Amino acid sequence: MTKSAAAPDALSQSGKIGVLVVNLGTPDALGYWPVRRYLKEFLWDPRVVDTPRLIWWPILNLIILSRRPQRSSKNYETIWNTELNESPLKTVTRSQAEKLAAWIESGGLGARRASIAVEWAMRYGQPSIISGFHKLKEQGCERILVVPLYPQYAGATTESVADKVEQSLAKMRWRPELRSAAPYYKDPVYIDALATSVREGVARLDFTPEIILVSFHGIPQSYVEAGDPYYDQCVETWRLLREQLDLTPERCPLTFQSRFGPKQWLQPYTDETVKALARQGVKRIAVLTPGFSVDCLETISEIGIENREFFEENGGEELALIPCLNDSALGMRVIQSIVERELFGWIEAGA
Ligand SMILES: C=CC1=C(C)c2cc3[nH]c(cc4nc(cc5[nH]c(cc1n2)c(C)c5CCC(=O)O)C(CCC(=O)O)=C4C)c(C)c3C=C
Ligand SMILES: [Fe+2]
Ligand SMILES: [Fe+2]
Repeated sequence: MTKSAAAPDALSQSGKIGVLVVNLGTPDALGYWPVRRYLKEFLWDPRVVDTPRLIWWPILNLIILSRRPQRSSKNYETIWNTELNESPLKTVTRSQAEKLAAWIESGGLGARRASIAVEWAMRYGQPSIISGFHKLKEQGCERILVVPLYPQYAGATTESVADKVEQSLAKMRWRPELRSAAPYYKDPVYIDALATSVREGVARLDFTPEIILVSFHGIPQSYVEAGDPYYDQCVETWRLLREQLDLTPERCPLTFQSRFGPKQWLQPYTDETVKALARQGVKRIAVLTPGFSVDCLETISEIGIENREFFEENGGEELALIPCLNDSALGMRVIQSIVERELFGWIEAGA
């Protein structure tokens, strides 16, 4: 359990606060069945795949879930945290929550003596959102801030967390005062942290990248056409980051990765861009994935291994992955500032 509880104060009379940090989710173990269980829950969510259920059920259960878990499990093997026997997404999300709790406990929220519990959860798999709520309820929380660790809003991520939050509370027949942190795609603290991570990441390399590619997870183009603001928010993050780094779109292109299925996804695609750059004679690139709060399969394996191979096969020499903000001091500053902002009013009221 990750918790932080300071001395009782005026705040505790008006309801202890809980913070629930939420990330996407990841398999509980390697192997066909654990990965299948995870993918089944993930890909059955209509926010993720909106194909009518009658059509999607046989495709998912009879085709995708018969082959993909094996292949994905092999990919997970390459990134697995063998010491803790879990995926890096879990290790780092837990650490983010623990560091947030420690920061609050050591007075990070200023002179205000708040009593705040911190827990973490996954939208798919374990620990579940409902288990996070149970833990917070047991600690006496009556006001809860949910922090989805997605800088850019997407129906498939942010909104899906909101769905699960509602379903979980309905199951518990409980309704604390509830807040959900807003997407932070243009938050100056986030943009600053990204810019610093690029400067530091590039300085650590033993080569100078000709191109700094900014790759976001894609979504189907049709979701954007239906009104999802994800694309615009990615573009805004990219623009603000380039402004800070003084980089042109040519030197710092925007791409979208991880496409899945036959639909058109947001373009340009990362893999095609990486191949094209290599064919045009670009030898050294660095790739940043600012849409991910934590390094995971999609960054370490898809970019760091798969796309690096594409780059080298097409004449490129060096592709370096700039790490996500993760639980670094920069990453924690972003999470802390989100929590501080979103608790406004709740904390002041009792301080
Ligand atoms: C099928 C459609 C998918 C949509 C839409 C989608 C959106 C989306 N996903 C993330 C973040 C992550 N996705 C991750 C893995 C992953 N994503 C999909 C599919 C869609 N994602 C699949 C099938 C997988 C599993 C991996 C595989 O089998 O190849 C992960 C990594 C999880 C991990 O365990 O490391 C993250 C993180 C975002 C931000 C997003 C929309 C904006
Ligand atoms: Fe995904
Ligand atoms: Fe992928």
